[in-house]
Amino acid sequence: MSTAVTSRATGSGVAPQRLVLNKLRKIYASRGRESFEAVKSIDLEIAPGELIALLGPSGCGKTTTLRMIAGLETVTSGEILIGERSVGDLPPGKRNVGVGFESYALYPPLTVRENLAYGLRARKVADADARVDEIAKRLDMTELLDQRPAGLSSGQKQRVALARALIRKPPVLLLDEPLGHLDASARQRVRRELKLLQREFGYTTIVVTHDQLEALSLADRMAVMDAGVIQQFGTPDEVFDDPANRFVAEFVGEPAINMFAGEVVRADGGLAVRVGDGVLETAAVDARLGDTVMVGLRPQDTQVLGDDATGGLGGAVINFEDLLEFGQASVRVRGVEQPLLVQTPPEVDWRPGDTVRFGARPDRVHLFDSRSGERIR
Ligand SMILES: Nc1ncnc2c1ncn2[C@@H]1O[C@H](COP(=O)(O)OP(=O)(O)OP(=O)(O)O)[C@@H](O)[C@H]1O
Repeated sequence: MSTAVTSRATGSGVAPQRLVLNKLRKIYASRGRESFEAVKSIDLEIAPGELIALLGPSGCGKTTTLRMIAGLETVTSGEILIGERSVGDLPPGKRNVGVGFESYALYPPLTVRENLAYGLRARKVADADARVDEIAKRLDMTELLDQRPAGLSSGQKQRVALARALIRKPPVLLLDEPLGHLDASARQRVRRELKLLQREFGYTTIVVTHDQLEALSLADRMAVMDAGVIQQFGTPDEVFDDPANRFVAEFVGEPAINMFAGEVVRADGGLAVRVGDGVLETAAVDARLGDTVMVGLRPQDTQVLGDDATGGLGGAVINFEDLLEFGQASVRVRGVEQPLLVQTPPEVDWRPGDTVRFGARPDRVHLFDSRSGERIR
């Protein structure tokens, strides 16, 4: 897979640094309980100034990975490099990493302004006050500066935590669900500002999130994680259009990809899958004739076919929603247990009970091994 990501030079801040994880592993050994491998030897290379999203279901090891990079959790084995320097043996304060974690408490006796300025003053930064004012303005929180943490809502606390991470202009920035507590409109605004600040200052950034939209809108590349393993690392388009395995195909994408069984058969130009009495051509070449495979077809990739078409899948419409820019239909297809979701162009107006046909471009018909879930290319 080609992932050309160029490093970004910035005029106004830190020198961007690459961040490399080499076979990073974490086993939690709890007394009286079996040990648990939360992170299973992951490799990741993040370009200087790049923003990546670490995306995955709850418990997959995202937070553990961030905490190891920050030095808040011990590493069982493996290596963490910032620039050329291995930082695994350095205490958190010496790693030059900014963290915005929910659990990272603010100092209760200090005002928000004092909380933000604290680290800067300790490092004798001359323009600490000006920096506080600037970041507060950018994150739309000037009115919070004179308050104390106890009086803040969870969304406000989150903004302060984000500001505190950003204000130091660290070469590496780690953010764990940084926008989780914000309401919808604040979330959009802060997300936009976060991205602008990140571009401006060139922090090499990892944002942990379980929100796909957040990952898609923020990230240069996404690392999709499950069960302690990075399942795929690529641009949002690569991950969406070319999923490495069934987990990634099903985890990424809204609405979810259609997944159903089909039999590999020969088609005019190559291979196809037979599903009931329908046939979908595929660009995959490594499937064995006669095998049953799982077929992944995104609703967005379906193409409506005319009544006289021979290929494709046929079925009966169960439900149709007109969403203005496109329509969305649930279609009962012969040979498939669950209804399939089909996205239709705006001019299509289907009714429940209509008999319809649809297909897809062969390169959009993804095949997966029915046992391992690995992609068949
Ligand atoms: N201190 C610990 N001792 C034992 N197991 C732990 C410890 N911390 C985390 N785990 C386990 O390690 C796994 C990974 O946890 P982690 O918090 O890294 O996941 P996550 O992907 O960040 O999930 P979430 O989105 O819910 O925060 C989970 O199964 C969790 O129960």
